Amino acid sequence: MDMDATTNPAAGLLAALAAPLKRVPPKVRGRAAVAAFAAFALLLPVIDGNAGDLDAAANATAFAALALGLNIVVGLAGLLDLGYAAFFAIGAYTYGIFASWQLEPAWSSFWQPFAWLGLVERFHVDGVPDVAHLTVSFWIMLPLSGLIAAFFGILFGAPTLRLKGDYLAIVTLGFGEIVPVVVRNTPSLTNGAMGLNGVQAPSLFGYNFGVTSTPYYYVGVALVALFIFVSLRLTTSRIGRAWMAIREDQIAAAAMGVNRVRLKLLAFAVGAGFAGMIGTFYVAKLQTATPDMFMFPVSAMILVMVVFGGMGSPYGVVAGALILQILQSWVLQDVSGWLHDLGELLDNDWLQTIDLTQAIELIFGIVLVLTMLYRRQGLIPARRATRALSLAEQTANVERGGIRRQLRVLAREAAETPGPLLEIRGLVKRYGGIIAVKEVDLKIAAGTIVALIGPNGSGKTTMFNVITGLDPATGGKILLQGRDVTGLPPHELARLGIARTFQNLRLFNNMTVLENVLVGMHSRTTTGALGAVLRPPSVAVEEREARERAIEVLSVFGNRLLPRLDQTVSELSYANRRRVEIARALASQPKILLLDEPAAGMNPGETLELAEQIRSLKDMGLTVFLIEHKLNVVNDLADRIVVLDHGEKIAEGTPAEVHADPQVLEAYLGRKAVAHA
Ligand SMILES: Nc1ncnc2c1ncn2[C@@H]1O[C@H](COP(=O)(O)OP(=O)(O)OP(=O)(O)O)[C@@H](O)[C@H]1O
Repeated sequence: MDMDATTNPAAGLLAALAAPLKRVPPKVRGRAAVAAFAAFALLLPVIDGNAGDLDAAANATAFAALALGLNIVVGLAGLLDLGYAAFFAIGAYTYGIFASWQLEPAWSSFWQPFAWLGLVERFHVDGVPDVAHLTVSFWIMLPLSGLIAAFFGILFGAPTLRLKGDYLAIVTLGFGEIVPVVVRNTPSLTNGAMGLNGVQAPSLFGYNFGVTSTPYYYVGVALVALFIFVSLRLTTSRIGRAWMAIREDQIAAAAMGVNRVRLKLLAFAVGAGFAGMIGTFYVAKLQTATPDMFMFPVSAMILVMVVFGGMGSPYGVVAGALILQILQSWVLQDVSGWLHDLGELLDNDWLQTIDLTQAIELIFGIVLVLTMLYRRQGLIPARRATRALSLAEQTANVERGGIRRQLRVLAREAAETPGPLLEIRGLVKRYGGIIAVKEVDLKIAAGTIVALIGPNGSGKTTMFNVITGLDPATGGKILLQGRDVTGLPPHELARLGIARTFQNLRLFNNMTVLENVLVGMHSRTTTGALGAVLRPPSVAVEEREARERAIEVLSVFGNRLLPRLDQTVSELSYANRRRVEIARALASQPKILLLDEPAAGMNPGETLELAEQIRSLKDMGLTVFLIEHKLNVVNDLADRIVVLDHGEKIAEGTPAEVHADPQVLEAYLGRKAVAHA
């Protein structure tokens, strides 16, 4: 850079101009950029009075708003939806049908109350019976179409809940194709392929929008601003974090208390709701709608806008949509014009026939390929690299007691309940012909550490999966404080107080340490989508308290994680990732914590430190069920050890008893080795 600046005067000037900017904190820079852009957007009709330009700008706002909606589904919740235009169509036809001459039922007294409300007009033509002409206001239909599209979002989303990746994409693609086909084939409602005619223009305080672009442009800008606001509020809330957790790892999200069904449907509903509103806006602007306007290329185009702009980044997708719209509406037209001029000059017929606007899909494809090759995170990535830590931060050591107190209270309650905290009776798990767990009985008393050991493939992880609801049991019962919890879904078990970590680390890698731990609190917090957007004081308090508790949980690991709150988990060392997983599980305030090989991949020093930390959890009264291959850790920590071999419990007792058991030695070392010993 410096070399450039010294050898190239232009680069030097640029660097000099940019230097003061660099001193401004990124947050302030971001806000200034947004304010400048908002001012530009508001003044555009004054700056550029050209009707064609304003019309294109109004269309661009529609696509930016659509991209914001799809961003909720694809960018935040990670649900690849290739049929998004279906909801755009539903919104468009909802308004179109209620505000055009499409439906003209015979007039009867049934319509009179609607006429008083101004939703219907009695229309009289000499010689024929009177008809009812629907004239529902745009301003009523705007939110209503959002709600209707959201309903369809849930309806179409429901069959896809068990699908992900390619399968989800194929099913959504199918829905995207079905909607225009249904529209085309129900002419009584939609006028079929001919399209709706005479959709009424909105009016506000007596001013009819008619066909001038400016009022539509401002409505579009307002909708984009509203959707950005809603997106930002959701992203930084309990709901947005749960969506991102589903995107990152569905299974871990469920084990942390996230109800996958409900949250996926919510994402489909919110995304569809945005599209429904924009459908209404778009059809009001065009005053017509045909099924061709909502075919697959539209869904693909919106998806390209989201990917190009930056999945999960509201400002990014708006930028992506606007740039691609500018490309489509202006740049390609201008370049085609220049090529025609050049063709005339050179007397070249071929150049004169080039129309780049016809090749828009090809150009969008090229944009997508280039984005994937050179800027996968998109123009404005959802998360930028985090700053380096200061020395003070690295050595910070916050000591707080909140979560520890809470865990102690839970532990005391658990200890006071008579009987074992967790009881397993005759547990069986079969995978086809393989019996991974065979008639295992087990009791874990509150406040103890019980270790589950056994050779590889003996069924330890399977037992954890069954206890935490990730895999259904084939037979047997699981009781938590005497209550039968067999067959409950993972999020419900997390709420009841069973938390776990995973053998192969299942963190939400593209989320920060703090966000990971906050997802752990999902079942202990209550904010819903509306609360997240409106953010009343109760939600702000819950969010603040959750953050404070997260910091308290992280303080269990001294200063290992506290200075790294805002680092994405993928940037952490392996040992720190293991710690985050334990912290995330602790954040759910469990009664029993299931740790699946927590010391795997840690060096001896780190293992020792972790063993100390697990012991401190026990000192707080927490019950721990532990799978671990490092036998020194097990001997050191466990009150009791349970040994599995080929899915069967072959021994149980104190560490000394278990180590003296010949069956255990045989399972670990083999029959011959035991005989020689
Ligand atoms: N989803 C599955 N489908 C089919 N078989 C499975 C499945 N999960 C586990 N198994 C089988 O169940 C048996 C027990 O596996 P499990 O992973 O529980 O063992 P483990 O004791 O945890 O082993 P390790 O110490 O290697 O983690 C193995 O034979 C394994 O192949």
